[in-house]
Amino acid sequence: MEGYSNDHASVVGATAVQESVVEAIDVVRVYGEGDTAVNALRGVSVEIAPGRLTAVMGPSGSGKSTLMHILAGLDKPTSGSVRIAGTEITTLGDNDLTRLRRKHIGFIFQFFNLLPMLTARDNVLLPMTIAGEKPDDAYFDELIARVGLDDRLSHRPAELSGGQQQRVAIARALVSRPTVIFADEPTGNLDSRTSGEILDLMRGSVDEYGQTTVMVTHDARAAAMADRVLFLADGEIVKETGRTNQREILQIIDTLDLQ
Ligand SMILES: Nc1ncnc2c1ncn2[C@@H]1O[C@H](COP(=O)(O)OP(=O)(O)OP(=O)(O)O)[C@@H](O)[C@H]1O
Repeated sequence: MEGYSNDHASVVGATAVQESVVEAIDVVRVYGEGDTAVNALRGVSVEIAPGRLTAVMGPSGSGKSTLMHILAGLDKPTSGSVRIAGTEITTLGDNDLTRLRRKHIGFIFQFFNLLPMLTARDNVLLPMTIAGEKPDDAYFDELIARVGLDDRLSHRPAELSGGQQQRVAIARALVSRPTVIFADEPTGNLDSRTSGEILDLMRGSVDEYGQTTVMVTHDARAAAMADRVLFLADGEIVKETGRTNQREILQIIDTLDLQ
């Protein structure tokens, strides 16, 4: 991805400083009101640096999906600030937010979320079709080869395995070269071997394209492939580590009682 790092670097004196591509400051999200109010996020601050794979872990109900939806501009915080590629999104109107998401954000979901009536090719191209753009042919071909879909492009999702459907979803997320991809339990619906292949693909897109990726996961094996792991509990980040192994991740989960 040529020029990628330059897009996100500012030069201070002679030193290039990598800016975060997504930044949340003191984000609070309360669902509902009064006695039934749920404090899903209680003041989360986090910066996502470019070109890295960040995993978000935590028990069910700890706020992982809420945080991801807010960082991706799919939901607004009750208070706090969120910037995507330098733009404060909490004050944007719906149209501007949609445009910003289209330009900067890619998504990968647990249940793939492909359109059943479209072929694999058309599903991959959908973000570009919606934006009225065409991908570079060479990049499209390379991407399809990379995700191993060369001989499946004319198939519809129902004719593909779960792993193949997730490959389509990965290519769809990568095709527009978004600033950041958010993946919500990308291996949650796949068997162990297929999960490994999908994780390798995601890791590869970070290493080879510099694709900034944030992944919510319950899977310590997935988190062990990340450059950084954030642990959420009860709406707060309670711990973070750099790249580490599965054993240490499981130990943190055990020690902090994050099952
Ligand atoms: N739309 C909503 N209305 C009310 N409460 C909600 C809503 N969405 C989430 N919550 C609550 O907010 C808290 C955080 O939910 P969230 O879905 O972010 O957790 P999570 O860590 O992603 O959980 P899981 O791993 O089970 O997906 C939970 O207590 C949940 O019940």
